Amino acid sequence: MFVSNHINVNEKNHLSIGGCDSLDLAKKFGTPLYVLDEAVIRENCRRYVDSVNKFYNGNGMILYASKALCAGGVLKIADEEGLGLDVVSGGELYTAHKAGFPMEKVYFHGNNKSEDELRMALDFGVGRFVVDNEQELSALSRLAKEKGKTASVLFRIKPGVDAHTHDFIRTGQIDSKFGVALETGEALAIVKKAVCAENIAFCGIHCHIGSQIFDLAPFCEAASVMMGFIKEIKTECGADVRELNLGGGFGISYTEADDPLPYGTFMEAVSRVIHEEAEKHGVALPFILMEPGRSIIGPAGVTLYTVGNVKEIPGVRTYVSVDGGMADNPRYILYQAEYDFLNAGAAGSDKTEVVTVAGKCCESGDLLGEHVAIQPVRPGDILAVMATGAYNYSMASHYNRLPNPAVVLADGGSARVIVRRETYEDLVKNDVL
Ligand SMILES: Cc1ncc(COP(=O)(O)O)c(C=O)c1O
Ligand SMILES: N[C@@H](CCCC[NH3+])C(=O)O
Repeated sequence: MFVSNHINVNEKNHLSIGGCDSLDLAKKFGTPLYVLDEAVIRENCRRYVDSVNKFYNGNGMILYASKALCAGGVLKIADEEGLGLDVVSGGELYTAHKAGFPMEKVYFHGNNKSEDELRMALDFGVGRFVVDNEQELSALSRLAKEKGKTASVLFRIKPGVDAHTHDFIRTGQIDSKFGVALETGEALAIVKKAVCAENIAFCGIHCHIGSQIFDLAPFCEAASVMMGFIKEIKTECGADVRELNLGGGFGISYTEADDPLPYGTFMEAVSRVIHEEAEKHGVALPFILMEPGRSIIGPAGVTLYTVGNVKEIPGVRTYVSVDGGMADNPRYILYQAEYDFLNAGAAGSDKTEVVTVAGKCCESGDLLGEHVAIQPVRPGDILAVMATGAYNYSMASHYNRLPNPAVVLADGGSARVIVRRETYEDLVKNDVL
């Protein structure tokens, strides 16, 4: 299993993150506050890198899916740990550029890259374009020619595998906006076109079946389908597929009810499929890429809030309102995502109350959790939401003009800001009066 934020409680019975007392962090940096445990991020990166060494003899690379949390300070850690990077927009690409991320290790994804984004990526010299469709392939070929460059490409394939996860985050099935389908012949057609396209170097294929997946079977099935397609490409186009990117999607534990696969089992099973299928089809083992986001950064994050009003509605429920909500964590309103809640100042005590944690936005659905267990909480207490490292900061909005919280990195008992808290001035700076 991935290293998670085992709930560390210090001698004061306070939640401790990266050796820092969470109440001290809240006091020093204010709330809402995203706190990341640096050691957990590094440990998760290392587990992935080690298993590429173990199961693929080092013939592969792990890309950090920056959509999970894209900030220069986190990208630097990914780079230091030897990972490459998955970016999906000009903004993520620009962040990587500004953080000094090695561009040859950047994979540029996206189902609707604009020509400006493609030009920027060509200028920066990104390692690979993960091309989504024929229109993009033609545009990329033309733009690369204009710049006298060659674009190295992978194609995003819909392997036709149905992953059991929330509908909004399932991507492997034919009815998906991402990629080209295998069963219609669309995937083979685009590879054929790429092999003779100008200023294009065909390198490989990519798939990503969805996110927060707990079953092993769809990952194995996708790996098998992709290896079969590698054989088909060899037969039909005479082209060798040197790279196979299997995407991300490995599920993590948000609450006790989540039961992720043992990590080693997952890596070993997928690698077994790859090796067996390579032998069966008589094709060379491709360079393997995986692009986890949530399973690297998710468990490393905790969000701290200050409790404001507590509203008890007799016979109905108790609303505990905090100073953030859907603007810093839209995952409950989007996916009814569940989390583990703590009173950070009584973290080791029993959870004797059941409450609904509400945000401060003008929206009834602005909740962080309904009917959740927690220690008794009073106004002024610090409430912690666990495992919020992924898809919280990166999906934050300014609804009701709430400034985005700061992000701090905690390690060895000290903490530093890697994203400053927004100010009201930041919120109005682009207004034109
Ligand atoms: C193409 C692609 N790669 C990687 C990821 C990362 O997925 P996860 O954070 O679930 O590991 C995603 C998100 O679902 C994705 O769309
Ligand atoms: N944003 C989603 C996952 C989407 C992953 C990116 N394709 C989540 O919070 O779970």
